Amino acid sequence: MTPPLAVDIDGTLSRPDRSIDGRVLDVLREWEAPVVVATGKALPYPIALCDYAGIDQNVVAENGGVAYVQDDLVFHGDREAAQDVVDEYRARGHEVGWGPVDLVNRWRETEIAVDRESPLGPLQEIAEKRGLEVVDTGFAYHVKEPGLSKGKALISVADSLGHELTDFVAVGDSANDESMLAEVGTGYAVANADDRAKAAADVVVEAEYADGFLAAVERILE
Ligand SMILES: O=C(O)COP(=O)(O)O
Ligand SMILES: [Mg+2]
Repeated sequence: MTPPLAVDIDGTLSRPDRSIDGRVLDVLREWEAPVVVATGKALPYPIALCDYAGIDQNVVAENGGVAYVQDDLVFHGDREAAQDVVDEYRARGHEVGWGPVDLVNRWRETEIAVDRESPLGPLQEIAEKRGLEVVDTGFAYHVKEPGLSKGKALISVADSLGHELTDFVAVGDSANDESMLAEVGTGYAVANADDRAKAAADVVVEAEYADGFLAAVERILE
């Protein structure tokens, strides 16, 4: 039987230039079990992805800070503490990046993402002082509460879908996928994954990015 699937977006469903590889959309649409899109992105991004892919909107967003499943929207934290970190970072003369409108953070409710062009050291120092952490996804530095993770948020999403976390397979590429890769039944890391994701995964496939996702799917369905 096809297992339920939790899947990361950036680095996993994308090509190296961050565009979604169109081949993955039909794979998700034809998946014969629940699919949960689990991402560091703010909620509108995975919601739109599910909508355009034609799949149920089962979503973990903001690295576990927000979850949406079956018309139930749950916040596992708030943005205030991350905002304080970023305000201090700015006061010290550093930039969050993303330009004046900042669509990356505009709809973020439980954490804040900082452009990787900005210095990591002071961001980490301020976050730690205030009891938060910084996770590097390879696409952004995320300032978040240490207790929040994709894996933890997936527990209640899985429950709403009538499953245990261990029923799931998951595919991901970076440190923000560590928790879900470790805690699902079988975790798959794509070849471009960072060391933390690879160490947490049960299987590291040879192919990269969306090719890696499709290779994992072949393994899962064989
Ligand atoms: O937004 C990011 O930094 C990473 O997003 P992802 O979790 O979908 O890879
Ligand atoms: Mg990713």
